[in-house]
Amino acid sequence: MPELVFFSGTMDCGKSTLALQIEHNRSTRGLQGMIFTRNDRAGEGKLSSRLGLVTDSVEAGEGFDFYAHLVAHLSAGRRADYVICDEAQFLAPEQIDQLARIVDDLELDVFAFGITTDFRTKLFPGSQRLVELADRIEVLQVEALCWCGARATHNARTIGGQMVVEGAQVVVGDVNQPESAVGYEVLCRRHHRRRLTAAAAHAAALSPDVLPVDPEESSAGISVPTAAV
Ligand SMILES: Nc1ncnc2c1ncn2[C@@H]1O[C@H](COP(=O)(O)OP(=O)(O)O)[C@@H](O)[C@H]1O
Ligand SMILES: Cc1cn([C@H]2C[C@H](O)[C@@H](COP(=O)(O)O)O2)c(=O)[nH]c1=O
Repeated sequence: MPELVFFSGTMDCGKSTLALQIEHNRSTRGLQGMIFTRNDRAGEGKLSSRLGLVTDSVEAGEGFDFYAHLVAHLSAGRRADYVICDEAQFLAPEQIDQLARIVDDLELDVFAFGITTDFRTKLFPGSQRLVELADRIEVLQVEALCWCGARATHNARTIGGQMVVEGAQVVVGDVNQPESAVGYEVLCRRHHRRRLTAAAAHAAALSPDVLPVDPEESSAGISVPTAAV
């Protein structure tokens, strides 16, 4: 049975890498995939991974109709055996419905990849609809880590190095970019709630009025005042 599968996780947990691996494994067996993305960091019409791999894709912008695109493609006598869609969090709910229709009516597997929640811990509308409709939700196995060593479950946005909790939901950007105006960092819930990024934790640890250190936190190699965590 064809399936709509939602591969979800934080930023930087290997979603795009997995999308490219699925594409590679299937195409080497002679299958033909249709690859979509929206707002990939590498630019329009690209699906890229931080491991350096990149492939061409169809840019699925606002108003793009996935189902109509597939029907037109197949009606023209061209082939599509499965569908991959990266950065699916950016899609509108009706576009996720179109992906589900591709599974049900065209009987193709659809593999969608995306982050579940935004920098405010709120669901992206596209991810919400995927949670509602997917046959399967897969959380990626290579866990991204918070600076404290715990599993990272949330995405933080920084502006000028400071964590923010207000602003536009969509701002394309990357992790590990301390110099850029807008950056992202993955954190555990505890440190997301306390707005404690790696830089803030280091600054607190170096502060002259440093408080006693929490032994649990310092086991991760970073000294953090107990009052701050
Ligand atoms: N230099 C590197 N060496 C090994 N692995 C790396 C390197 N850079 C990035 N990665 C891996 O790539 C992952 C990010 O992959 P990517 O597919 O771009 O993530 P996502 O699409 O989930 O944001 C990182 O979590 C890490 O495991
Ligand atoms: C948390 C969050 C992220 N984004 C953007 C930043 C990146 O361009 C993508 C995520 O890409 P990745 O391949 O999963 O790293 O989403 C955003 O626009 N708003 C947010 O709140």
